Amino acid sequence: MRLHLITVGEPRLAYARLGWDEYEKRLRRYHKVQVTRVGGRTQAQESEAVRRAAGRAPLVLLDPRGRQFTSPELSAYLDHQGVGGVGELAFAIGGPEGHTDELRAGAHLLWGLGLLTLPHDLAMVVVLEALYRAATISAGEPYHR
Ligand SMILES: C[S@@+](CC[C@H](N)C(=O)[O-])C[C@H]1O[C@@H](n2cnc3c(N)ncnc32)[C@H](O)[C@@H]1O
Repeated sequence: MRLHLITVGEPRLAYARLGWDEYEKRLRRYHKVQVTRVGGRTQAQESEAVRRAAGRAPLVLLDPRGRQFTSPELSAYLDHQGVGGVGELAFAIGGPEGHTDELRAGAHLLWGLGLLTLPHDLAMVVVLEALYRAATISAGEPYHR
């Protein structure tokens, strides 16, 4: 499956860069991964850049108010999208103000990692690890306990 990871900005802190690189490398064993960093001076510009980067791929927006998944549920969701769906998904992590209401209204899914607001850097690492964990579940491998 093709997973397009779109982030507003880059991981800035050292731990987040290390975490991103590690889980991106692991995730590439299971999926075709594309990474796009976008920017903008305003929330509206950031969301427009996310929309353009996603193109025609169904867009999953990371949003604290979104649907929460267990890891097996996330694995099943990705399997469904990969096998029964279009075979690609775009995931977008927003900037300091999050995504605009307009972008949220047009999204395929809002995905919440929990009710806490995470810093942008940490959210990036959690998303990648969650996608990697889901991939190992789908593959029947023992990483997930
Ligand atoms: C600092 S947060 C922005 C918070 C913003 N006030 C909002 O409500 O979206 C930066 C980005 O990290 C991601 N993020 C942070 N916490 C999250 C959570 N609990 N679930 C999903 N995504 C989260 C979102 O993509 C968000 O746009």
